[in-house]
Amino acid sequence: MNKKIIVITGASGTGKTTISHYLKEKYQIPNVITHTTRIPRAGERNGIDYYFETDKSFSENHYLERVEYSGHKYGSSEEGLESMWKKVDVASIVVDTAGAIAYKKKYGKQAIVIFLELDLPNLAKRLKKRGDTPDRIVQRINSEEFNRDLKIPRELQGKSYEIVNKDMNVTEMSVDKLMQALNI
Ligand SMILES: Nc1nc2c(ncn2[C@@H]2O[C@H](COP(=O)(O)OP(=O)(O)O)[C@@H](O)[C@H]2O)c(=O)[nH]1
Ligand SMILES: Nc1ncnc2c1ncn2[C@@H]1O[C@H](COP(=O)(O)OP(=O)(O)O)[C@@H](O)[C@H]1O
Repeated sequence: MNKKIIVITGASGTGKTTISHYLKEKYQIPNVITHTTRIPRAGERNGIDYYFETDKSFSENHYLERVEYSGHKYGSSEEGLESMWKKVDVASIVVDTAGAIAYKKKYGKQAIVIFLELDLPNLAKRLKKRGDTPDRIVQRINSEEFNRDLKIPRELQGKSYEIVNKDMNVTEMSVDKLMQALNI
């Protein structure tokens, strides 16, 4: 089986979306769009950044895995990935660490997990700079899920590529090295 899914995970603000865009631009690796009940941020578009759902429409889909993160629901469908794999050999997906564990369990070696990390003061600065409202930042930073995802979970230790995303150039070089090693 030559199909692969690059699973990008880490706490909010660590740069998961940024890396998924980098993979798209430099390697033409498309991102599997997931579903959420949270409100779109400025500039986010339905069907591009997420499928934005109501509680009712969210509950009508079938999910490979689904989670609650900082008070909102998120889920990814098996169909989303399977239909992508019909078109390309390598796709990416951005999920929390619970999702990353689920993908690693289901797809084994086909799932390449990138765990991004950064210290809390810098994360808070990035969320602010991104334009997240102060009350949303506080809610996020106080959530159990955010704090859990600051450190790599035991289930992913030794099974992930860990990148400290401080300097973007250094991060891009680490991603390039990984793509080379994977022959992508
Ligand atoms: N398990 C899982 N996590 C998801 C899914 N979609 C998004 N997430 C994660 O949910 C968390 C919150 O996402 P979001 O509200 O966009 O905030 P952000 O991480 O700050 O960009 C992030 O860790 C996302 O990676 C999904 O389908 N499944
Ligand atoms: N290496 C970096 N240096 C500085 N800013 C970064 C870096 N990586 C990402 N950012 C910025 O930090 C913010 C959070 O990144 P984002 O990709 O949205 O994170 P996530 O998807 O993990 O929540 C964005 O405004 C992004 O442009």
